[in-house]
Amino acid sequence: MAAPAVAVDNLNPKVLKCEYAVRGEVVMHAQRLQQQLQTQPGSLPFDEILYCNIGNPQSLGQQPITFFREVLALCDHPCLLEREETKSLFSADAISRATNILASIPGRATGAYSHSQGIKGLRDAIAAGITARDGFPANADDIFLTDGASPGVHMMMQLLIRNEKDGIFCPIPQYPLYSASIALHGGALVPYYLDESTGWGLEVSDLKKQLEDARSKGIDVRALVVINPGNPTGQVLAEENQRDIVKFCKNEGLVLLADEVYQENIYVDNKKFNSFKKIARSMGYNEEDLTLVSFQSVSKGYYGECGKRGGYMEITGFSAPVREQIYKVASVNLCSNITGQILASLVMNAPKVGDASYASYKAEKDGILQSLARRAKALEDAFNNLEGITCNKAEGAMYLFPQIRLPRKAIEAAKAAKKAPDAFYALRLLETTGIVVVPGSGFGQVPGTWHIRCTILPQEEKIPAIISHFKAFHESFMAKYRD
Ligand SMILES: Cc1ncc(COP(=O)(O)O)c(CN[C@@H]2CONC2=O)c1O
Repeated sequence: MAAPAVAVDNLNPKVLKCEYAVRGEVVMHAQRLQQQLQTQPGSLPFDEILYCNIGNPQSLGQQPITFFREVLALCDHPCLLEREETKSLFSADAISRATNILASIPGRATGAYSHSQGIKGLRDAIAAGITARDGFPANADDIFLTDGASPGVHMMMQLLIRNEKDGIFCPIPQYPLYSASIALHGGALVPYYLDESTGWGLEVSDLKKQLEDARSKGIDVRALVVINPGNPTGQVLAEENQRDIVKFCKNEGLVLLADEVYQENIYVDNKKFNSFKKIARSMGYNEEDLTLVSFQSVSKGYYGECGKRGGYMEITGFSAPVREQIYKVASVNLCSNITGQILASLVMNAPKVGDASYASYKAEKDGILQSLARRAKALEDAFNNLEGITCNKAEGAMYLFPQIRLPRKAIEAAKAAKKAPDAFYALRLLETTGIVVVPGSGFGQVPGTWHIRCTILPQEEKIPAIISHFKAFHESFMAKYRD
């Protein structure tokens, strides 16, 4: 038989270079074990796989927000609005919101392609939501609705990266969408290290050093990525840190790519979310001072609607000809899905005091966020009580990123198994307990340190069992490899 026309060695090398650990080797091994549990029950030392690798709340039992789903259902089947019984099944404000949304869609047709930036009426609602959040005006024409934040990130990498000499400043540890997208677009990742000893803060002096180092190697650094609240690190940046970053990007002529998908996930009282748009404007920096792209998603927060694929990027500070190029790239994909667009407008314009659904909406939202905060604290305390593990507080987002000081013998065993030490640890954890975490090497870390990323998402009643199984595994692992 002739050699297959397509083989790994004749694929685009940028694809081969790309990695995405959130669904990498540990998760693929977990899926094989899950298969084994189905075909051979009782053949493993646990009876279920606990996926703590991915920020996918509804896959672990979190319930969607009633008001949001009522509006989506009515928008997807508009004839319901003509039925008398609908008034007894849906809240009055969901009925009026769906009616208004449909009126903003040409022909009330949610099955039609929309404008390539998204339905204007929905972008108006999102701009109003951003304005109300920040206290500074937002413009519907600056908003591009996307199928989740991911496609928006890819679009900006596609726009900015011309060749391997174009660099993108990324935090280390980072969410590997960024390293994967930079690899896919053939650019250079320029790292800036978050400081674990100061709760994952960043020093602008380090940014400056890294920038000069990159430039000395002929790298043209185009943009700086900041993830706030952080994934996998969970920190919420202090306002002063944010001001330093804005000033740095302005002075160095860098596009600021602000990933703010966890803006509703804040668990500590001494921090609050400030968008980079608000920080920049409050410093008196406007469109001519700073080029800023802000990303939002319906996948996180208290709504966790990952599968609906909704989100947006707000682009400011680009010239008109550049905006035309961004629009052109967006138009190649025609438009993002309408359900995600509607959901993005609901997330940015949720029920307000006085609305018929406000009380039930608020109760659902607070219930979810307070439970996430409790789970974060329980897991953080558990990790910090284990030998050789330290774990910074999850101030926000959905993850804990504990550092594990592995004994030399464990590192040698990992080497013999041709695995990174933290991947070796994560695989042994999986095979012993069924718990799936992502090795820190998938996010980047200071060389010589080892971490795992664990979500705070398993339902609250499962957390004590996860903690006890993790503890038992860790103690046996450390006993086995203790120097
Ligand atoms: C910081 C950050 N940005 C963007 C995204 C992309 O989200 P959407 O495309 O769904 O809007 C994620 C998803 N979080 C991944 C997915 O689950 N676990 C993670 O670490 C993320 O954590």
